[in-house]
Amino acid sequence: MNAVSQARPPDPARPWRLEVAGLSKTFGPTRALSDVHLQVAHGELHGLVGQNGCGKSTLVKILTGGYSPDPGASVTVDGLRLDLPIRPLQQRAAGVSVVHQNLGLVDDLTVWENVRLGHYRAGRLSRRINRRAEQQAAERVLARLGRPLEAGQKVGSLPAQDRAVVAIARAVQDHPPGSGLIIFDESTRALGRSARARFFQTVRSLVEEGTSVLLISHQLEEIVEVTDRVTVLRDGAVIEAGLSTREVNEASLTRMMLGRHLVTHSRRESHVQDQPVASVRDLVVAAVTGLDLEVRRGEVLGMTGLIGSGFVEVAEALTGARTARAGTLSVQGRDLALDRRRGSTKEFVRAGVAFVPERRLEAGVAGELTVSDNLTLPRVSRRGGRLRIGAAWQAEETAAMIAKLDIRPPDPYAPIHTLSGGNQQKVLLAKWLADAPHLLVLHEPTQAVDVGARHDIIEAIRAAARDGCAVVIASIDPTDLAVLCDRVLVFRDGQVTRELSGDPETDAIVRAVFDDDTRSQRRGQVD
Ligand SMILES: Nc1ncnc2c1ncn2[C@@H]1O[C@H](COP(=O)(O)OP(=O)(O)OP(=O)(O)O)[C@@H](O)[C@H]1O
Repeated sequence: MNAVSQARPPDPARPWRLEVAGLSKTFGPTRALSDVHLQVAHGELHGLVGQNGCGKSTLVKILTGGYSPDPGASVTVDGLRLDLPIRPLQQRAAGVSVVHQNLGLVDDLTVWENVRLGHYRAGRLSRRINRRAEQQAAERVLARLGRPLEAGQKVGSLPAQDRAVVAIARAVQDHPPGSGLIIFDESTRALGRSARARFFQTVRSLVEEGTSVLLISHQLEEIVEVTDRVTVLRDGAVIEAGLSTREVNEASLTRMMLGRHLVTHSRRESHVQDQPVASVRDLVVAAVTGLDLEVRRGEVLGMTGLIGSGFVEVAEALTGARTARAGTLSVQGRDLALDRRRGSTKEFVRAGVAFVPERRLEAGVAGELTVSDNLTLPRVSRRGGRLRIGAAWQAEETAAMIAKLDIRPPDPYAPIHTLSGGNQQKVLLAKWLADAPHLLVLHEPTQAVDVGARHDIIEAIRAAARDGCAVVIASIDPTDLAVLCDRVLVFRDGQVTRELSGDPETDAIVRAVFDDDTRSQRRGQVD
């Protein structure tokens, strides 16, 4: 049933900033959106939440002209009805902009080039771009945001909070202060806590001027904390329209999104056994020099720190995904050199090392293949070769994983590119979780997945540890680390500055990452 809001705009003199009515979208047999209504007020931060595959990205693509909706829809901005499908110029004139996942920045370009990308003005006669004028235009918008960054520096070298400012500057540059609508589509997912707090300070000041924001996020905590109202989608339909955020909490939002209560995680049990499964000696990679570490059977070891501190590179080097300058990994007594050339990751797979990278979609998805083929790929050669496609074991394994991670649609033969981003992530995680490796290394395992899937992934990782797998998790998410890890290594400038053991809690992990005093603390101290 659709909960269609009949509300009037809070200020009767001003129409809704964005009003979507009767919006549906069908892809072949899939009805991705069904009679969606959405109203965002002037100067409002409006959250949009829903399970993976509920239609959020499809809605954004319709609002930005990527898809045409089914007939019968209307989209109005500040009382002006837009033609459908929306054309880019019309979208820009209406003041609608979007910041995509991971901020959509190009690391090799400068701050001003990123801000102005797609907005360059060529001279009328010369057809040349006036670089100085472009740089000044970027500087003006950064100054307006109260964050005058050095416009000539490369975006790749910026800390996370400044990258977020560049993305916001790009989105607001066409809006006179107090106007327009910015859609943030999972934009904050790669930001750590403090960068995220700065990001929302900037967003809030824009909203106070009158700009409107539609915030799409799987982080329900941030939806509850920062938004004014929230709309909930389930299976393509609006379940709750424009609820005041004061009336909700994470648990009630979860129930609305999933249509069920989520059982909270049981207390973590440790399954650490005595035998080391993997040990690393003298690892030299990125800023890390001469690192030794050991992961035991059944142990879940977390690695965290600020971006650039080295923990990600260590996780990648452990799996052969990144070439280290030196180092040896020993897995169940088998030695692997970590300073090899790239491209020989097969040897790591044969030794029982599995890696689930952060950029799973770029790194691991075979778009034209089905869900079942993608999911069972690592085991096909071991279990009988490609000719045995469709074998019973594949059907069984796929069905079990679809049920375990609630992959939607639950169709083993759907080409994987037709699944939503979050559901593709689930398939790629399932592919390695089903492989029972000796050493399983995961980078940001719950990124981009909904609250229900996060729960299932955490349970699946715990089950792997219970079965004796040694697990390494590289993450900037202290909550995930606290829920999962027996031990957490905190990196700073290439050094392990803290080792938290026992039952490391979220706050202790946050303090260890951000507390500058840790510089002086020696490795081996337990919080
Ligand atoms: N190009 C397409 N062809 C076929 N089906 C599609 C296509 N794009 C999306 N779908 C289907 O439409 C539904 C909505 O997908 P959408 O990507 O909008 O979900 P989402 O809410 O953004 O999910 P996520 O949180 O995982 O990104 C899903 O069932 C998906 O499989």
